Amino acid sequence: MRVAYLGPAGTFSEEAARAADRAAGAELMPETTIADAIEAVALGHADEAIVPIENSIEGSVAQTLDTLADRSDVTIVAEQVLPVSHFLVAARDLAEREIERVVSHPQPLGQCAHWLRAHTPAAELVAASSTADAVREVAASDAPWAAIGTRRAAELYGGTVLAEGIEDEAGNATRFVWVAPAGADVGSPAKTSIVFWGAGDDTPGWLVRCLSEFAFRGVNLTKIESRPLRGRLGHYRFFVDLDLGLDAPDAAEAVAALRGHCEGVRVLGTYPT
Ligand SMILES: O=C(O)C(=O)C[C@]1(C(=O)O)C=C[C@@H](O)C=C1
Repeated sequence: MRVAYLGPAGTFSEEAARAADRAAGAELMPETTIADAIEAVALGHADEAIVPIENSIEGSVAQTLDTLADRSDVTIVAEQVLPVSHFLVAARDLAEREIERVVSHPQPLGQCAHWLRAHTPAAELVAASSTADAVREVAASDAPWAAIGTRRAAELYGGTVLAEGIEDEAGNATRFVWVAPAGADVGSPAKTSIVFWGAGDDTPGWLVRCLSEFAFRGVNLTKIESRPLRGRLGHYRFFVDLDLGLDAPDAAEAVAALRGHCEGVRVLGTYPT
């Protein structure tokens, strides 16, 4: 099996893939962005991708939600939670106050925001395409820069660990999803992720009418999140997770009824937990 992930080697995404039985013996394929990892599956360059979807401190990973919502050629087939602990890494031993720039993926910059304000108040925060990309960049630089990333990235790229466990909350964890081509076999699903939007979304009670299709049938929602619809300011698409597979009649009927209120409903996946 070929598994695409946000690379280069040494990211949390790679750590999640390496920890998964699902990827045992798999060839891991680093990609430049989360969207590229998902697209690799759609194009048949990879069999599956593992991508971060939600963090306990920073919330949803917007690029994952938006890419999944836009594509009907892939589906979520599994989920996985990874405890996430961050390391501050530089090319050489620096005092925290000397650090002029901290580079990382936007998610870890947010997950460590309080720590950074307290320990590196003068540092400029710069976004990178991934944590490992940031560690690779600072490890190769003479400037007084540091990156937030994994211990493995520090080892791979020859960085020096300046601090560890710098996340703002002790139980920091990220939920990843495994993505496969649409129609892939999922076994016994226990959870369903959907996205819906529009028709009548500016009339009073539209969202309540949508959600009541689940409530009336006793279908529990474990998450709701809105993201911009993009083309129209002030209009949104809503991502919800149900704690039932779509093989459960109540869940299937609720989703079918939801279609009556919406311009679009897309099932992002129905999968085991
Ligand atoms: O940059 C990485 O190492 C990633 O795998 C991305 C990512 C994310 O986007 O949330 C994955 C897990 C952590 O929450 C931090 C970063």
